Amino acid sequence: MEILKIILFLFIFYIIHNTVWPIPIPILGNLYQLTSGLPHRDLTKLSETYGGMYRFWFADMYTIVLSDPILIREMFVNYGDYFLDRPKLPSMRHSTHYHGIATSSGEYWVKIRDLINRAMRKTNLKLIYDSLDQQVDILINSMNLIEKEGQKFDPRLSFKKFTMAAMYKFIFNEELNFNEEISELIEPIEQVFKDLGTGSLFDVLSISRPIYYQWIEYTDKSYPKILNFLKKKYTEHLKAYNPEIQKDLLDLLIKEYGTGSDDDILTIVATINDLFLAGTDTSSASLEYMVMMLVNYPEVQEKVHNEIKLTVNGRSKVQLSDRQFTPYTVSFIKETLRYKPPSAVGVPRTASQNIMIGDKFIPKDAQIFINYYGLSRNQEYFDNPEQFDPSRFMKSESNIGYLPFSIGSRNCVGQNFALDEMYIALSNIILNFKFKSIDGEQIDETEMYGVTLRCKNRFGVSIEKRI
Ligand code: HEM
Repeated sequence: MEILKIILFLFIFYIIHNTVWPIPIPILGNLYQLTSGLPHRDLTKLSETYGGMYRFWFADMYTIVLSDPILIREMFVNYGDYFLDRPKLPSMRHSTHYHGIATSSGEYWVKIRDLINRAMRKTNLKLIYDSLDQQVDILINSMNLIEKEGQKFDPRLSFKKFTMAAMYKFIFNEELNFNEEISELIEPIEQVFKDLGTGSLFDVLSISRPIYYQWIEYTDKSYPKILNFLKKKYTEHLKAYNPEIQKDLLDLLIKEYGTGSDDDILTIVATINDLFLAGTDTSSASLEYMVMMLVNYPEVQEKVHNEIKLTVNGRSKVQLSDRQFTPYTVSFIKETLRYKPPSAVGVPRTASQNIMIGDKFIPKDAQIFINYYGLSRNQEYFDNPEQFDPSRFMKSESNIGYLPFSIGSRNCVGQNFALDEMYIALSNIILNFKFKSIDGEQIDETEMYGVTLRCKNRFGVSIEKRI
C-alpha cells in the first residue's frame, strides 16, 4: 500500500513538475525542442511560456536556463559562490584539460582569475593601449587602400586582424605580423568556436562520453594547430625571460607558475589560449555586426558620424577621452551588443550544491545557462525588443536587463578592454568612411549559432572616404 502511495505521489509530482517546465522525452530530454538550428532562439521562445527561469534537459544534463535579470543577479551575485564553477564537458576537457581560465573551476580558477584580473587593470595595460592606437592606423590605412582600389571591405577579416593584434601585444608584447603562420590560425580559431558552440549531443549525453572523448581527440585538427603555435611562442619567450621585469601576460604567468611541471606549462598555454580566443572572436564579431547595422540603418549611421565629427572638431583621430561626449555612439555600441549578443548563451556554469532560488530548487551539478539572447528580448526590460534602436539607451541611464558581459565575480574578465577596443575602432572608421551595401539591399541579419554569435552569411560592403 505504502509503495503504491509513493508511486502515486511521484507520478503526481512528475505531472505537476512537467506542466510548469518543458516536458522531456527519454534519452534526448528536451533536445527535441531545439528545432530551428538556432538554439538561442528556441530557448527564447520557450521562456515566453515557461518564464525567465526554467529547467531544460540537454539529453541527460539537467540545465537551468535563465533570461530574467533579477534571478540572474540573485544567483550570480547574491549566491555567486555556489555558481562559480564550469561543468566538466568533453569539449572543454579536450585540449586544455580544464586548465587555463575559461574552463577551470575551484581554487585553481580563483588563483588564475586573480592574476588575469590584475593583468587587465588599465594601469597595467598601457602598452596595449598604445598599440591599439597603432592598430587603428593600420586598419584605416588598409581601408584607404581598399577604397582606392574599388574593392569591397570584408569586416570579418579586417576586425579579426585588429582584435588579434591587440591580444598579441597583451600576451606576447609583440607586434603581430600577418605572415602565413598567423593567417593560417584564423580558420582554426573560427572552427574551434563553431565546434564548441554546436553543443554536440555527445557532450551532454553521458553514456556516449568515453567514445566521444576519443573521437574528438582523433578528429580535431584545429585545436592542435592553435596550441602548437602557442607552445612555440611560449618556448621562444622563455629564452628571453627576465625574472626582474614582467613586460606582458606571458611573463606574469611564467613568474607565477614557473616552468617546472607539465601541469604548470599546460596552465600557461591554456590561459593564453583562452585569452587569445575569447579576446579576439567576441569583439571582432561585434564590430562586424556594427558595420552591418550601419549599412542596414543609414539614418543611424549618419547620426553616429555627425556626433563623432562634431566631437573631434577637425582632429583626424578619435580618442577614448572623446567617449564621454558621444552618448549616441556609446548607445549604438550598447544596442548592437543587445540586439546581437556575441555570447548568445554564454559559457555554462554549474551549481556546487543543492540550493533554493526563490521557490525553485536547483540540484547540485545542474548546468546553468544565461540565455543572453533571450535576456535582451525580455519585453519587461526592453520595449519592442525586435527593433534595432540605439536611442533606447539614451532615454534612461541604465537598464538592469542589459548584461552582455554577465555579472558577478566570474563575469567577462575583458569587459572594459573590449568596450574600449570596440569604441576606438568603430568611432575612427565611421569618422573616415561611409558604409553601403554592395547591391543596395539590406544585409541578411540572420545569425549562425556558435560560442560566438556571427552573421550566417559573411558579407562585404562598399566604403566611401568621408574626408
Ligand atoms: C564584445 C566583447 C565580449 C563579450 C560580449 C564577452 C562576453 C563574455 C561572457 C558572457 C562571458 C561568460 C561569463 C560568465 O561565465 O558568466 C565571458 C567570459 C570571458 N571573457 Fe569575455 N566577452 C567579450 C570580450 C572579451 C575580451 C576582449 C576578452 C579578453 C581580453 C575576454 C575574455 C574572457 C575570458 C577569459 C572569459 C572567461 C572568464 C572566466 O571564466 O573567469 N572577453 N565573456
